[in-house]
Amino acid sequence: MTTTIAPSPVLEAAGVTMRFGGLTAVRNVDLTVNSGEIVGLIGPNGAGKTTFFNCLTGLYVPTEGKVSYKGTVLPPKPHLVTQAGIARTFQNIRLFANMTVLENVLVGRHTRTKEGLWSALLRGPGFKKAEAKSRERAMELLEFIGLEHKADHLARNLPYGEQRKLEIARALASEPGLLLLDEPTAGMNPQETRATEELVFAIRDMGIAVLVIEHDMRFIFNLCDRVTVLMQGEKLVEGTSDVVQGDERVIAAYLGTPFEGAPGAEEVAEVEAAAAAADATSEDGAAPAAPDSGAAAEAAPEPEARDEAAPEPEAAPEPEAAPDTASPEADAQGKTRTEGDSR
Ligand SMILES: Nc1ncnc2c1ncn2[C@@H]1O[C@H](COP(=O)(O)OP(=O)(O)OP(=O)(O)O)[C@@H](O)[C@H]1O
Repeated sequence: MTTTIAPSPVLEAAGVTMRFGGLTAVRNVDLTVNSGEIVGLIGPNGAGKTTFFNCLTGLYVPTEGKVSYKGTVLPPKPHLVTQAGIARTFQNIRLFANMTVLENVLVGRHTRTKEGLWSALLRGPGFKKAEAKSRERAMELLEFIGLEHKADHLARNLPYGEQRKLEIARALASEPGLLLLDEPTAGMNPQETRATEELVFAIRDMGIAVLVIEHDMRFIFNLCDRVTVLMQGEKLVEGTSDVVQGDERVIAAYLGTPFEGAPGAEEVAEVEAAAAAADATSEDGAAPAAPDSGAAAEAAPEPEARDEAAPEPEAAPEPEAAPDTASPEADAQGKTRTEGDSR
């Protein structure tokens, strides 16, 4: 069920600048997310996306600019930002590995429980009632992400894709009006990525606006109502997926080739042609010709190690399901995959 409320700004970032010494990581960035919207934030490695997220969530105090949530300027303090209604997930999974799945979600509820220390220590009726309500809501969220049957499992024993989902459930437990997702599909196989896409649509349909950073262009352009592109800390372009995909500056500076051209297809075709040639040669009894090593390396990167709890990929990714193999961001997927350990 899509929300019927007329769109209004949920998040307004105005003139956000973040300097680290002499380096300006984010420069004068404006960004608005309206209710009912899914907005994408893309850009090459080091463009300033995560720094910008950190400014929105109070982890960093922006050097300049202000961030408002539903018309109120936010103090740059993470717990106050969460309390106001913004929740986030991180690029690297940050679950409590030795806590159960349910406990991880319950942790996310603490900003919404009013019971104080004494009430908790004495375990009075008020505390027990609040605790029961929290557990009920946490179980609802686990059901929503399809992990209710694993409520008692330790988080560290979940497969990688489920750990990422659990992070989202924990963020939702704070009952946000805006969810910030930092590379939610990093390290996922194509099936997990598609499931995440459905999950984000379902979250939007619950009335929660979403701002998402992702390197997977197919995911972003399928999902987002609007996309903002950062380059070297500055906003390069903003618009609908169609507008951004077709923007010459984005194509030149970031995508390299038009998205419709299925980035990576050329390299895949080259490898397939080389393999066919090698087959034909070996059928003739000659030694197989070595495929062009550059193209082969690009089209079929060595899979990097996943986190221990991660399952083996069910199937090799289909070439068309991995659109950014030819993009400069392919490395980022591999990089975050190895960073998937629960901490
Ligand atoms: N705490 C920090 N101190 C100093 N420099 C930083 C800090 N955090 C980020 N930077 C620098 O700011 C720039 C932007 O980094 P940021 O991580 O925000 O980029 P990004 O777009 O999120 O990149 P990626 O896609 O690789 O995650 C980079 O040059 C980075 O080295």
